[in-house]
Amino acid sequence: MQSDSVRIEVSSTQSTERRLNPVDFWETSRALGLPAALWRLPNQQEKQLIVSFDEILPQVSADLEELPAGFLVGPFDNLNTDTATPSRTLFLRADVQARFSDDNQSFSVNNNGEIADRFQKLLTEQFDTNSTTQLAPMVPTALVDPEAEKHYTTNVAKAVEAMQRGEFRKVVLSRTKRLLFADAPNAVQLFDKLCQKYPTAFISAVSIPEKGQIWISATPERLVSVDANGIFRTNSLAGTQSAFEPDGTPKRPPEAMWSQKEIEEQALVSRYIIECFKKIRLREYQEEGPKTIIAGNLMHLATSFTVDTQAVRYPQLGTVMLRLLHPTSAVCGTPRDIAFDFINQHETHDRELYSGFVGPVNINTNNEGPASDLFVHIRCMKLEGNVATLYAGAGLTEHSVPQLEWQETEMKCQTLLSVISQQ
Ligand SMILES: C=C(O[C@@H]1C=C(C(=O)O)C=C[C@H]1O)C(=O)O
Repeated sequence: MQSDSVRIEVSSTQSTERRLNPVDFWETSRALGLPAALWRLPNQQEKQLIVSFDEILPQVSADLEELPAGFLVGPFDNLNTDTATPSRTLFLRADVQARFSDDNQSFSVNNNGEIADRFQKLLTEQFDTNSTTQLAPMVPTALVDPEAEKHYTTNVAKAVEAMQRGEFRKVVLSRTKRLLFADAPNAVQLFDKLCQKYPTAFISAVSIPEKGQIWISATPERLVSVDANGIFRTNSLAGTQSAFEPDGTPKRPPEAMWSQKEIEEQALVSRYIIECFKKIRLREYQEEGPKTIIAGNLMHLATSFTVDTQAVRYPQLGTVMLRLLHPTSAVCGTPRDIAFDFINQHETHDRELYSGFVGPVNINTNNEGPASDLFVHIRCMKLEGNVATLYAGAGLTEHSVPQLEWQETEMKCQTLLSVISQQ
């Protein structure tokens, strides 16, 4: 596919100063009803974007070795236990690819034909007409559900009782928060603000026209990465506290205090990962942590796991681990299937893409070779026209206090809310 790729050249009749930016590509794809993904990897400055020419996205099995360059979006409810049933992971093929950094930009169309021509024509028009749009600040109103807190804390109490009876050890219960905007908010503007505010997070905006949805996230949690040198990485993340003292001063991560409940909760996620390695008899992994990490307004406990897939001669490790890991104990629970059933029975909202996974696959950055970076889709929201739905969950054990877990979900919502309401 790469061999057919054509560089996009846009010559403007209006402006010689302006350069193509993510908004031009985003708006062009939206005008044509084409799916698009915009993302920025943790600790990087470069923003990347792809547009798929599939108006209806294919559902693929998340096979990192087989897929061409693109972007994967997997729902939470995506248990791939039966190989006869197609997996429900959506795939955006990189028909148009663009990268933007301060000193460098590159764009290509990796496909030809009528859609490619229409895309280029509309992109040029967009470039000419929409040069300096200043966007008004977005101030939404909360669509308050007066029953939400009671419903959530009641379910937490039920989960605690079930865990005290020994039915399972951990479950992650989530809730939603809805906001109403006067106009559909600008996704790229929000994405840019999140990039600025959370340099260590994976930031993404994914437009799925067939669902009428845009999903935006700033997630701290890596699910599966395989870099150009074949280094596999995953992460166990759990335990949550504010990154600030009550007087507003930032806490220092090495001095963070964690309760027994939080240490145990995170250890369960690490154990879950190690059990997955055991299932495939892989012993040569490096484990580092747990350490306290900062994720925007919050702190978590994190352990990182790395494997050199070349040294262990396991090139398909990323795909195999993705299937085994998702959904991890950080978003579902332990034992997984019992926690999954508890979630389905007690949560009244459909999680859809929340607590699924998102990220680029087989993207060749700087000619280093293809790399894949999938993240757990948390700290996210769904935009449907003027309405935003935020999602947040908390990991529960038998020691959980319902009111504190509710407060934890409120803090998690703040990661996006603080940016949305920024003037
Ligand atoms: C489930 C979420 O976050 C996960 C749950 C955590 C916890 O229970 O402490 C911490 C980090 C994430 O692994 C979420 O943000 O919605």
